Amino acid sequence: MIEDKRLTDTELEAITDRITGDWVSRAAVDFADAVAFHESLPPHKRFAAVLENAEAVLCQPRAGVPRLDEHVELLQHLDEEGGADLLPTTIDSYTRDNAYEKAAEGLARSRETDSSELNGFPAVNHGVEGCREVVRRVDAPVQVRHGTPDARLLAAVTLAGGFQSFEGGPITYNLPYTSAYDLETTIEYWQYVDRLCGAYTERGVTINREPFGPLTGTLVPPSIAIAIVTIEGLLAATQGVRSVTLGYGQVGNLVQDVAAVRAMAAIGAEYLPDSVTVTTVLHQWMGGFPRDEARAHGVIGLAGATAALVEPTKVITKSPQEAVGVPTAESNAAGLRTTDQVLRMLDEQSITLDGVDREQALIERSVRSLLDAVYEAGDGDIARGTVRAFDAGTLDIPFPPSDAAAGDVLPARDDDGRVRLLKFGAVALDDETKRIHRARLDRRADTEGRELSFRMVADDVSAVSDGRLIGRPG
Ligand SMILES: CC[C@H]1O[C@@H](n2cnc3c(N)ncnc32)[C@H](O)[C@@H]1O
Repeated sequence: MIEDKRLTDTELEAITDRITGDWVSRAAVDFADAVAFHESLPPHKRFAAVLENAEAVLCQPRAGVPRLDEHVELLQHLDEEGGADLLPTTIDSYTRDNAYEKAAEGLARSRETDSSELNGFPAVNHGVEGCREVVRRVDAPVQVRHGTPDARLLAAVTLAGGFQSFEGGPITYNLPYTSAYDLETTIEYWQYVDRLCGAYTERGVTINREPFGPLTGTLVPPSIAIAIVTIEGLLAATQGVRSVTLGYGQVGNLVQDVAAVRAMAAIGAEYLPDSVTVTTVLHQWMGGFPRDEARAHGVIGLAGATAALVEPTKVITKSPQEAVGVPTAESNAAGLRTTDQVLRMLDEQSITLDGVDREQALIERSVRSLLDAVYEAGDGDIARGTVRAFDAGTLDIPFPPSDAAAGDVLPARDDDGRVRLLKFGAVALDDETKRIHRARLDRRADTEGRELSFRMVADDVSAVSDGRLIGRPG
């Protein structure tokens, strides 16, 4: 049975030996060589340092194209025209599924046809040297953004390649992305990823880890997202990670979003060891976007305003082409500038919202209740507890593609658009909390003159694409 225990150096080496050989040589990911490359980077390219010394909300887009030169040009455009403070390298879907042969074919086709035949950067195929070339040629810190359940080889290559931040985790890159792995397997895989990050950290190269809080991006209740990213932060800390960015996906109600990021920061500070520097990231709306670009900018603007009010360490921006697919460089840069405009216009204003404290207290109480159930299920071991809590449904997420979660919880927006639970399944929330959710949903049912039902959920799922927040009838 899995346990929350730090891998030994021998285990770390043995796994690195096992996962290298076919696509990446063992020598290519040699530690001493990699640490030397990281140490050659100037301070303004050190991800954790830039993140943790930030004096204003940092903006970071997602971006990745298959060919190396085009990827560098894209990142330079986002830096120069978009004002990105931190840069991504979004990895393609084949690589996320460890389908390196298919990624190689897509990269070859892209080169032959001078086009992008992959939906991201195939870092394993570009190899350590290719990643180092990207890091050398751009002028800001770079993070690996992806959705890879088995991210062991991707981590070995990109970390040796000079990237200094790695997104995801055993729950957040399993449940929303795949039904191929059980949680015990991905926890084991990510113990290697985190131990590798910890091993660089012990050698003076701090690697930042960022659990993927948005999960399915579909009406995820803040307390569930925050409990899950906190668990991933704890698992990472055990393996020696000392820089953790807890992530949360904007739901669109200002009071709940501000309360959620504040709650996430408070819970992170309380549960993660003092040796870990905890930062926060707000993801701009992760659900369906309007196709109309003006409306899409409206969504991005509201997300920018939310970031201005709650001041997370960083905000992950969207583009006005979100509804149509991978954005052009220009569109991606426009999303950054829309965000920056709102951040700067609100920066000098001090605004207080009614009800944030009460919502934050409710979220924190709910997170503690969920985490208590996980610790209890694992007899104090958070890894064991996570597997057992999801098996029992005391921890659960809505609409999971993976059968590692029961999916017995059903969210819906209440009368001012906050995400509540219509169905609780077996989640470890107390009766008072459930009563509050129910009462607020009942008020919406009264307003709309209809019963609480799945219809509301379906209406809410498409509401933002249709130009509003709450899926009102008719
Ligand atoms: C988690 C899903 C998010 O990742 C974004 N995304 C996925 N691949 C890319 C990509 N290659 N470039 C920019 N954004 C991307 C997508 O638009 C969505 O907002």
